[in-house]
Amino acid sequence: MNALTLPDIAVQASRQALPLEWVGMCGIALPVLFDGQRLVAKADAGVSLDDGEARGIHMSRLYLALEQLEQETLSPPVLRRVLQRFLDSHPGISSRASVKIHTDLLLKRPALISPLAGWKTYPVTIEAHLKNAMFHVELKIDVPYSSTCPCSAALSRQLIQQQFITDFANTSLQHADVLAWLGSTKGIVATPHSQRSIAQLHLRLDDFLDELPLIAIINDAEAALGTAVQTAVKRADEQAFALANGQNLMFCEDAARRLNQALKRAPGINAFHIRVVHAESLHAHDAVAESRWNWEVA
Ligand SMILES: Nc1nc2c(ncn2[C@@H]2O[C@H](COP(=O)(O)OP(=O)(O)OP(=O)(O)O)[C@@H](O)[C@H]2O)c(=O)[nH]1
Repeated sequence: MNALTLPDIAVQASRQALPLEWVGMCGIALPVLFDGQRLVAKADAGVSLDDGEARGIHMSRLYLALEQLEQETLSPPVLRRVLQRFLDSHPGISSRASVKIHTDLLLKRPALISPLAGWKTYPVTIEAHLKNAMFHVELKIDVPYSSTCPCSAALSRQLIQQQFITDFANTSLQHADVLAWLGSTKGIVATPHSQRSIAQLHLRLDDFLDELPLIAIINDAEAALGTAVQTAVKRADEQAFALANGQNLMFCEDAARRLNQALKRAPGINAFHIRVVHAESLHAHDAVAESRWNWEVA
């Protein structure tokens, strides 16, 4: 039997000489390691095709370079090594490399009062770029929280005052009567509307970080908002959550400003673009605010 050489189309000259900004693969299944856990991820990996004469890149070389992410905890130095391997395996035809990893970070969160805890997922994208010797990492993190409308709270308080006037007109106030009234449904004749909301954080990290500060950023964002959605909940936790909402009444503008201040203080962040989305229960549409810091608008 004749030994046949396998045809290699990628090394042929392109009929139409044209460099390409990005060529690669999207949606590669990849188990990654982070925070001692194995996470199910999808990766997009690619390089620029600077040599317009070259027919194609070598996809298998990028694919195989990703194997490193199976074995080592996700970190900027590991991502940099992977990208360097992308470029080293495409000598003379590629000068830029990128990888995006989409996963759900799974964190165990304690209840507000009871000794319970439960799991919460945070959708995360880790994106790394290498161009010449310039390397940077960006993170996208979705943080869910609760927001209670401050305007609705004020309007509700007014209705409660009106109810109080109606119920106690021309009567001498007795402490016990007022206390009983406050504990009845009349004492909360109107309630403000709240909504499940989402903070979409897009952050550019400082160069030369050794670790991905994902958990610290989530903790900072949740502390700034004060109303993180809960996991395991007993009545004591629900009451504490009601108090947290009442003490942190928020328009979407308030949420964006709180996050802006918190993330500017957080170490390791070079620039950010925040978008908060309040899935209004008053409206059938969302209330949205955005804030940027050091962020170049394309
Ligand atoms: N460049 C490119 N390759 C593709 C595409 N779709 C599928 N492939 C296949 O990806 C496979 C891997 O490509 P290479 O990495 O060049 O494979 P190879 O030539 O065996 O590997 P090397 O010897 O390292 O070059 C090939 O069989 C290609 O046909 C595409 O759209 N572009």
